Amino acid sequence: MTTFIHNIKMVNEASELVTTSITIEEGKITAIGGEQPAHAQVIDGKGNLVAPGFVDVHTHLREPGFEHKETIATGTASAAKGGFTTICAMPNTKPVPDSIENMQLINGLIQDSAAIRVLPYGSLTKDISGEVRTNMEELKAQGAVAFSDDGVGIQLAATMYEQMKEAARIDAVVVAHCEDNSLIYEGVMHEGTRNKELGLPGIPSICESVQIARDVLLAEAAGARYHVCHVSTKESVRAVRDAKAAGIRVTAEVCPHHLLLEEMDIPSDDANWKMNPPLRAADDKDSLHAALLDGTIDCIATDHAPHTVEEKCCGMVGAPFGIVGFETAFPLLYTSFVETGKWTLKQLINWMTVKPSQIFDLPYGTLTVGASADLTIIDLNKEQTVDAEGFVSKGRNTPFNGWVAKGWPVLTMVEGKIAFEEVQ
Ligand SMILES: NC(=O)N[C@@H](CC(=O)O)C(=O)O
Ligand SMILES: [Zn+2]
Repeated sequence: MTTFIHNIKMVNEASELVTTSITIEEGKITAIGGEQPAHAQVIDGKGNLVAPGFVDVHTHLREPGFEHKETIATGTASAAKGGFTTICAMPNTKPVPDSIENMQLINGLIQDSAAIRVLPYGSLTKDISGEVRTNMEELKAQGAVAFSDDGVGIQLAATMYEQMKEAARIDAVVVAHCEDNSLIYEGVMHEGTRNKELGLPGIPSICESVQIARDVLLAEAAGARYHVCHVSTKESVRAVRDAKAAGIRVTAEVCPHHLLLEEMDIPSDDANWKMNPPLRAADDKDSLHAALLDGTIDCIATDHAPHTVEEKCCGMVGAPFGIVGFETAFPLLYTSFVETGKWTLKQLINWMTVKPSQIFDLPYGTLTVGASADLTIIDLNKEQTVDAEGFVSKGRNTPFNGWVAKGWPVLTMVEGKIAFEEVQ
């Protein structure tokens, strides 16, 4: 089958919008700017933006094990609605993808119900308990995109070092949630000003940064490729920046909420504002912006982390960490930072497509002839209020409810097949 999308605008290197067309055959882009082929299914892009489908390297789909929070079907439908076409699923499921059997089980579930491309992580340790190392070579052979114990930090340097050496040998990326358990102090939000006003226990910045500092030195010694999850503090940024300057193979991601919000924005003891790492201070947020712009931070990842309304009902203490992210990521970032002239549209798109793809050697995230037809069409003029009740995700846990934003995806395609289309 041939599909022809016309009357759409692509962003060029100078971040200008250029009207063009895209021809798709057998799931691949076969022409950009060509004539309409005979017998094509024709899609009118209505003058909207077309971008490569977004790539999210940090997501939680909850299935298997926590289907009351999200399933692969609802999570990927939510991602498609947000313009994502490839997502990497973190291993904090039940069971954990820590064996050939568990990896196969998860691959089967993905095959059965995913609306978009899902690339599962393998875990670094058995049951992400930080104790027994997994056989990463075996898991890689089963399709593990990279390795992480996301949700918890690897407490022992020796465990991390051994897995980094092995990752270097098999050319895999080690992806780290950095959190030193001896420095958490049962905190629920940033240890700063707002937690004291609300009378809530704080999580100090060093809890994250000291483990990043440790890990970049381990990565150097091991010769490993090392990617840092959800960087949130200025000290973490400095550790990554210094490591890059020293030639260490480190990359890093930042989440939309850490770019958009800070501790003082937290209105009350409301668990929809509880995530790990927490919203930090204003100068931390500023350093994350500077780090994205100077390349210290490589990409944006949502850390989509759905939980139930019941789990998030009753204040921060006792509630699980995490907020949903797929359906609001692009519009919020576009409205807050592109419309205001802080970033170019090209920068934002690159941080959500080609940059994350490069870190994991994924052949996605570009609109070029020969590439998989993974794309999203976005109405940059459409203005809409974020309404958690209307999310496709099972999760309602967002601090952005009621925000007004522009730039909503209206159609998402994976390998030339429509995965999401806005009903008119
Ligand atoms: N980010 C979160 O606050 N929560 C994530 C775990 C994680 O990404 O660390 C989750 O799985 O709920
Ligand atoms: Zn994490």
